[in-house]
Amino acid sequence: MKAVHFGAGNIGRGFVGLLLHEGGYEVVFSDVAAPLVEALTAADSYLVHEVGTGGEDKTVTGFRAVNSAENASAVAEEVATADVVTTAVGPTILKFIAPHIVAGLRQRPADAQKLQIMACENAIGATDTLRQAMQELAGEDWDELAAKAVFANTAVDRIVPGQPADGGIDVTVEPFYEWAIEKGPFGENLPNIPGAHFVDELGPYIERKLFTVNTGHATAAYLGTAAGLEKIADALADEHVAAGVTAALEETSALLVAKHGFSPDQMQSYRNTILDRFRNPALPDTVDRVGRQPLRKLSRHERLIGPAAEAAERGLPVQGLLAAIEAALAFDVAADEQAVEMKKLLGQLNAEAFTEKVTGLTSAHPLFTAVVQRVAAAQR
Ligand SMILES: NC(=O)c1ccc[n+]([C@@H]2O[C@H](COP(=O)([O-])OP(=O)(O)OC[C@H]3O[C@@H](n4cnc5c(N)ncnc54)[C@H](O)[C@@H]3O)[C@@H](O)[C@H]2O)c1
Ligand SMILES: O=P(O)(O)OC[C@@H](O)[C@@H](O)[C@H](O)[C@H](O)CO
Repeated sequence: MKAVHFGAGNIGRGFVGLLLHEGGYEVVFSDVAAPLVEALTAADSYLVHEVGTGGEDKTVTGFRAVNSAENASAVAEEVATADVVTTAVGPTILKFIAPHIVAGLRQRPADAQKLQIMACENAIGATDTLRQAMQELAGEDWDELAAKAVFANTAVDRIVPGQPADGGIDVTVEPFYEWAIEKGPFGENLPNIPGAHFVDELGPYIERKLFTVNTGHATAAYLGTAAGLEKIADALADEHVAAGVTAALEETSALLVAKHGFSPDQMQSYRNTILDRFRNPALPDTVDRVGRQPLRKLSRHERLIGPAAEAAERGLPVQGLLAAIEAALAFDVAADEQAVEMKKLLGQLNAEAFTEKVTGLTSAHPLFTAVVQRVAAAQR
């Protein structure tokens, strides 16, 4: 069994690659970072080092690596003969992965087992986004290509911090993980990933994950940055930041209870586990990584505006989420291209225009005015 995995970064090596390896797949990593591809090619194994309570070291073997920027034809050949394709590149990069999978499907015999495609990104419907990009690219032969593949959305959860520049290909991760995959598209032929669980309906899982783990994480990062803190664990130790995270998460939990029928007790226990994960002192995670790409994080269906908009539509409280949004608007990190772009837009656009452009909210939406006020405050 062979899996082609696009994106050999933190979560690619520290989670998806590991679980595919444990499921018995040979993993072919595909990445555009030449030194990373070379290091993976030169190695027989790497270590996933789980830090914190219950953590173990796991060894990954049986992998290869291909540079998709330099050798697109080799990537297409690997895809043509793979059982599974996964991605962990970031939601905005999926459009650059689409050509490789389309080229691979074109070479794949029509009677081969269907290629099982799963995007493992922090976004709702990431596999649908990838599929859409593939369809737009394929044009007329799309139906023929689509018949050779199955597409399943997934929700992945494991905190994998940025790794030290001189750290090689080993990865430090937290012990916790969860990988939920929608079951329906596969029929009887589920991928062999013992560490994943297959669910009938992914919607509640991905929203609970994105609107709790990632909303809480982003809130900690933005309030932590405002407090001058660098590490996520230190941000959680700050009384004001911790209170802000609790406030935002109580609001998203109320929404998830109302929308998906989780019980308040279930959500309380889910939140407690997550806060313990954020506090893991052995995990060297930073506010800069967790707050990265603030324009993506402030977009319409993402972890801040997404739940706040739905809560406002239902008349539920949103003050904690608005405080997180206000802190996100002040995320001023020179090395982060989107933070630089956000600062530029805050200087160029009036508060209404900025809100429409960045958050996708329109003036008729019940959250619009409150967000405009936060934007105006950030512009002062
Ligand atoms: N790190 C985490 O804790 C975590 C957890 C769950 C989900 N995720 C999600 O996983 C995705 C990746 O996050 P990450 O933290 O591993 O980031 P990362 O930057 O460590 O890894 C991304 C990798 O993708 C590669 N890449 C970029 N463009 C590419 C292309 N065109 N083709 C192939 N490879 C390409 C980069 O070189 C890099 O190695 C994101 O969507 C993120 O939200 C991350
Ligand atoms: O990867 P992003 O930028 O969408 O979000 C940053 C972190 O919140 C995220 O990577 C978490 O560590 C991860 O989602 C935990 O499962």
